[in-house]
Amino acid sequence: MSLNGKVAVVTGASSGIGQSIAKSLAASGASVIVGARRLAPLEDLASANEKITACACDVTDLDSFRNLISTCESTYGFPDILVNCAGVMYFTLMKNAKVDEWIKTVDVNCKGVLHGFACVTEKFVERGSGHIVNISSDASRRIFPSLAVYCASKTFVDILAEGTRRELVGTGIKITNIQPGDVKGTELIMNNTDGEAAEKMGVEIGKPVGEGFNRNQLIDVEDVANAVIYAVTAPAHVAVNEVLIEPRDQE
Ligand SMILES: NC(=O)C1=CN([C@@H]2O[C@H](COP(=O)(O)OP(=O)(O)OC[C@H]3O[C@@H](n4cnc5c(N)ncnc54)[C@H](OP(=O)(O)O)[C@@H]3O)[C@@H](O)[C@H]2O)C=CC1
Ligand SMILES: CC(=O)[C@H](N)C(=O)O
Repeated sequence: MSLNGKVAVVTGASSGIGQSIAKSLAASGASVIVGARRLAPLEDLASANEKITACACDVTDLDSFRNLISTCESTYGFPDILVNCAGVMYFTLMKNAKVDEWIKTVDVNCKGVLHGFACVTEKFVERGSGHIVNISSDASRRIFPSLAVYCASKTFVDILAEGTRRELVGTGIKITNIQPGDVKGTELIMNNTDGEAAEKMGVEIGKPVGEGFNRNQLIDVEDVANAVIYAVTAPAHVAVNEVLIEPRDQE
């Protein structure tokens, strides 16, 4: 199914998975607004693709998220699809009390997603259609040491999505949680600071996911983008509520 005529907003599109999702949505025919704090990579993405427009956005700030949605509305129309992809992940040992990193995790991964729900749900209900896609993680389903706060944040997203989905049954709205395992080459762990936690997990700080990472196998950003396309192009009567997508050889 083509997404011609559809409008999408993707947060966290200045790198990694979000960038790939934005490209795939545009390649499938959607007009796409991409948001993140760093404007330069968003503008690079937009200048290489006529169906993509950049807009700076900090998802932890509700007014900034509202501005992202109103920029979308004035450029292409109110979104049909919102992809909440912005996220942070810090390996931290609880005993090392990296409170700033815990708070950032909650702010971006939980509050940021709530802001997304706040900006689109009422309009989606009025209109009788709309699709929210959250990039959660397999960390909501398998709990990793050194990642207690991150796992909790992604569990929050899963429960929020399922609770909202059930509340909205019959309104025409779809909510999908994509739960990726390790995805190669993204910037997710570049800014980690708890060397002890990273060492325990076999992760080298300052490297993209997959480099300096003792995992057997990883999936690609395009694999996650394909899962998003699968969910948003499903027939109207089909809801893809959850997609757990991991490397084949992950235990
Ligand atoms: N890589 C992996 O193995 C996996 C990743 N995920 C999830 O995928 C999502 C994307 O991560 P990934 O692509 O790997 O990592 P990246 O670090 O490459 O991407 C994270 C994105 O989030 C954006 N972001 C961070 N904070 C904010 C903020 N306050 N406001 C707006 N945007 C923000 C960043 O942009 P900027 O800094 O410009 O604001 C960036 O575009 C995350 O939610 C992550 O939890 C899930 C499972 C596995
Ligand atoms: C906990 C993980 O390593 C997971 N792949 C993620 O990055 O979310």
